[in-house]
Amino acid sequence: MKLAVIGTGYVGLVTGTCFAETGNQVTCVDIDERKVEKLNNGIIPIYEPGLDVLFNRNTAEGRLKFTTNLAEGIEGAEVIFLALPTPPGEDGSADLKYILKVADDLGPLLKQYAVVVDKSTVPVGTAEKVRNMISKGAQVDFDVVSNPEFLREGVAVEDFMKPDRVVIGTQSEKAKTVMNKLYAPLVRQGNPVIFMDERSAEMTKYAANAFLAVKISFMNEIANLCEKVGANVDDIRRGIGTDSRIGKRFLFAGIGYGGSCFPKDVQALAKTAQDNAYDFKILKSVMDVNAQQKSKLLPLIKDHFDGNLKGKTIAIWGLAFKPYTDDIREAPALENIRALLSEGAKVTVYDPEAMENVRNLLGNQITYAHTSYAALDDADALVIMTEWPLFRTPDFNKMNLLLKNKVIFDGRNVYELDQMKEVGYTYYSIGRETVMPEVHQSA
Ligand SMILES: NC(=O)c1ccc[n+]([C@@H]2O[C@H](COP(=O)([O-])OP(=O)(O)OC[C@H]3O[C@@H](n4cnc5c(N)ncnc54)[C@H](O)[C@@H]3O)[C@@H](O)[C@H]2O)c1
Ligand SMILES: O=c1ccn([C@@H]2O[C@H](COP(=O)(O)OP(=O)(O)O[C@H]3O[C@H](CO)[C@@H](O)[C@H](O)[C@H]3O)[C@@H](O)[C@H]2O)c(=O)[nH]1
Repeated sequence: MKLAVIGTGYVGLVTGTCFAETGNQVTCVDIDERKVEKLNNGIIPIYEPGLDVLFNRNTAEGRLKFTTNLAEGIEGAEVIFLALPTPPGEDGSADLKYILKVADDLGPLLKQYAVVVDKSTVPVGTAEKVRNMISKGAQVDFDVVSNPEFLREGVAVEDFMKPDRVVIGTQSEKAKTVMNKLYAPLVRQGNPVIFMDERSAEMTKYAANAFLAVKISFMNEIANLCEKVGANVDDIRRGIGTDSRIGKRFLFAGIGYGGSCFPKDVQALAKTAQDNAYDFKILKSVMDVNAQQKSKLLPLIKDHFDGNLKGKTIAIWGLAFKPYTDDIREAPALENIRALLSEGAKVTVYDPEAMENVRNLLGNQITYAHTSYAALDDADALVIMTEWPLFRTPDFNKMNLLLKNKVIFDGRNVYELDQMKEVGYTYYSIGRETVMPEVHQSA
């Protein structure tokens, strides 16, 4: 099939590349000229494991193309995906200006029947708005379908190629046939394509993200209580996760969720509730808990240094909002770095992928180390913000030679408590006892 994907951000690029991989002819359109130029030169602007292999194959074999020209991009396309940003507006609702602008531009450009697909995360009622906008200029028949995307950054290719499910909101039989044909190669593993009306499909996306955010915030609250009663949140996670009704995933306590989706989508769903005079109490709590959780480590760090961080050097491992991505949108690390700086601390950071993005944001306010160990040189403490695998099994002897004090504040529970006792570190983590080195009495 011939497809167009409008927007080459995370979702657009993965959607375009994966559909090219299943044999479709895909043209991706973006207004960002520099991005399109890079893509045309084989440079992928995001870090996503496995994407390069598919991207290189499909561009080389001519199935994946990029342009800044919308008319050229959609020429002959049977399906047009809108993978455009929906950032939070001032009142927390999803800002639809990018989507509606492209819908407005599309109308007069349609030359034959096409299925226009909302792939972006959009509030209930958006498909209707997009339809109305396109109708103003369109001379041909078209359908608008809601097909929310559930991929996770870092495992996006895997999630897209082997989706747990595909949700398609439409009541048009013609559009259903087109979408079924398109997704057939991806869902042959037995995972379903679930058809529903477009409003329910739009709501499904928000319900999924909000539910996962509830799960994380619930575990963060259990962790906070564990600290007070002397229990271990990781044991609780194992203890409840084995119950198939609860499930093992998304139960990891930490310094809060970040990223480009959970914070904005929970906020947008809360706004939808508010606009419809519904008091969605759980969502408000989830946002409160997450805000509180993100700033959980700072008081511990301050207390450890007797309330004064002036002149102290804090090393930070991990900047991305989670491992396997260079994305720093709403990353807890950023908020913590700013708080440490405002306390007068010096900050040295290391992340395997996200350093360049942080440098563009914070410039020379902080120091960027070339390796994880270099970040520790002469630092007073280590803070872990992202659980990159690289940080899991460090050489503690090497660390001892670099760090001024054997103290770690771990926002992601990367180490076992026994291991920390063995290496003699003061170790603060989330929802577990604080490990203090044993004091050996001389005879
Ligand atoms: N990032 C994720 O993991 C993820 C996963 C599922 C769903 N989503 C949703 O998908 C949507 C897109 O997210 P993203 O992270 O890919 O966004 P993004 O901000 O990374 O990328 C959006 C792209 O759209 C381009 N663009 C803006 N206006 C345009 C126009 N008029 N014509 C052509 N291109 C234009 C931008 O230049 C940019 O390259 C959002 O609604 C998001 O909530 C994101
Ligand atoms: O047990 C857990 C799991 C995740 N997180 C945090 O939650 C955030 C989001 O993680 P994840 O969901 O893996 O990343 P995203 O790439 O933002 O993916 C989410 O948001 C996307 C955009 O809507 C959806 O498509 C995905 O299904 C949904 O998982 C990160 O800060 C994680 O550190 C935890 O704190 N504990």
